[in-house]
Amino acid sequence: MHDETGWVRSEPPAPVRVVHLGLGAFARAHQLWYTHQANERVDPADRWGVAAFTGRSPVAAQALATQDGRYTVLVRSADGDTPTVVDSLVSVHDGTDGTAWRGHLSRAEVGVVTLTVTEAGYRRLPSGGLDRDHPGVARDIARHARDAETAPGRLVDGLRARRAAGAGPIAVVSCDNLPDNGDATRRVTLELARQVDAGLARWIEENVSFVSTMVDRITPATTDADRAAVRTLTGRDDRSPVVTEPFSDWVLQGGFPAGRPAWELAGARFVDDLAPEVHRKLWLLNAGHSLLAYEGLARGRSTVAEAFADPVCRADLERLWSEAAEVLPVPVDGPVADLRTRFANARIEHRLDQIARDGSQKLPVRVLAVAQARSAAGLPVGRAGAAVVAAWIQHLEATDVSASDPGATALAERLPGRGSAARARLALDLLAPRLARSDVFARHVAESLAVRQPTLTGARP
Ligand SMILES: NC(=O)c1ccc[n+]([C@@H]2O[C@H](COP(=O)([O-])OP(=O)(O)OC[C@H]3O[C@@H](n4cnc5c(N)ncnc54)[C@H](O)[C@@H]3O)[C@@H](O)[C@H]2O)c1
Ligand SMILES: O=P(O)(O)OC[C@@H](O)[C@@H](O)[C@H](O)[C@H](O)CO
Repeated sequence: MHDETGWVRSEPPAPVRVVHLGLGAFARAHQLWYTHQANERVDPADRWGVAAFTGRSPVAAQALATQDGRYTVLVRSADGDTPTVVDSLVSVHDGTDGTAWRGHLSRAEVGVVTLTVTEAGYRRLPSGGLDRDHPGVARDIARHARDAETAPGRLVDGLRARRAAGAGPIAVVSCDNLPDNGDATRRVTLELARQVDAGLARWIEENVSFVSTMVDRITPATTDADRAAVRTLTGRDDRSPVVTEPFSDWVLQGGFPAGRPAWELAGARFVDDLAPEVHRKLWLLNAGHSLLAYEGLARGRSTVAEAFADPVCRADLERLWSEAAEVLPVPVDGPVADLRTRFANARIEHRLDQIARDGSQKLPVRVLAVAQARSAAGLPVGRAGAAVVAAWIQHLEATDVSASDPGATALAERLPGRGSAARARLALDLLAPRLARSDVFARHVAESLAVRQPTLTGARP
């Protein structure tokens, strides 16, 4: 067939057996890419196709629909770009299309639901201080879940349809940067289901496996320059390409009662105890990103690579990694060496303002959890982590975060005019009430803030 667009498939798409919610850049660079790679390595009859639903806006689905769900993953190393057209996405839907959502989940051949809905996607937007102590995520999710538009609300809706259709067991796989993400999803889904129908809750307990994951692949938001690069390299106008790094990792814990793609053929690992992997990734990579975001933006940097090349940010980052390493039960030398290479890749333009979003949701699990682990191990809580909290407070004072971090808006309004100690306490009350009661950690945050005070919106001296 003549293909004017460059997007016509050379063979029929795989049958839909995975449903995905949250059609962002990361899903396209990670889960859909793994499924594509796995499909390439199995008999055609064993391929798994994906039906994906957008989280909030239909735009991503509209763009991908014009390309029959196909798009380019551009793997960008320090040396060059390698394009791959991903075929695993076979249908795309507006997330508000409940009929399509329930329809897919009612099919017995659909065996897996994957989620990438951001940290905030699981949580209620707080009007006051909530307990964000790790692992308190599930409690917040539960408050949020009454709204049918939330991820847990959609899950309950889809699972109710599946139960009614007699379509059998299924696995739900959370792929967001939260510790115990499967367990958190299970608890909140069950809590909401119990409010709806006790029989449904029992059915979920018996039939749904909530898989926890560690997901890793640095994937910035796609830019016009990325689209132009794909056009130059492939000759195709791709409305939905994604640029990502060569490094990729996916570790999963949990059962798949209705089967799964052969993700291990693409490098995914299946383990019995995920916690050390998750902590290593959140406490080194993601905590490092948050540090570079708040410190780097204050120092006039725009991207991870720029902040990483800044000697002040870099020294603080190395201190942060040392604090985390002391409480990680897994080797860190190799992963930290990898991170130095990954963060230095200036061809990946990962914007600090993207990473800085929703710090109120991210810092508890990336930074405060380390201080808590250090305290539990009888170690000093650590000044490097406290400095990240101080840099975040400074960010709230220098930026309008009402859209980028709704969970911090109330805090941001209370900060002006207060001294360092009071601002540190207010921030810790929101982020980690247990640590707020640690005089030492609060004092470290206040001392770091005091050093920053003369340059509220600018660079530190
Ligand atoms: N980008 C990365 O490097 C990376 C790496 C590892 C993990 N992740 C995880 O993936 C998530 C998404 O990252 P991304 O780069 O795809 O971001 P993105 O902005 O491209 O996409 C976010 C997706 O989440 C959906 N979403 C947002 N809020 C939601 C809500 N309240 N309910 C339902 N859906 C909602 C959006 O509609 C969109 O589909 C991150 O928050 C993180 O947890 C990202
Ligand atoms: O995607 P977020 O918003 O959870 O966090 C921003 C980055 O820290 C994150 O996306 C990393 O790039 C990613 O976790 C790497 O695997």
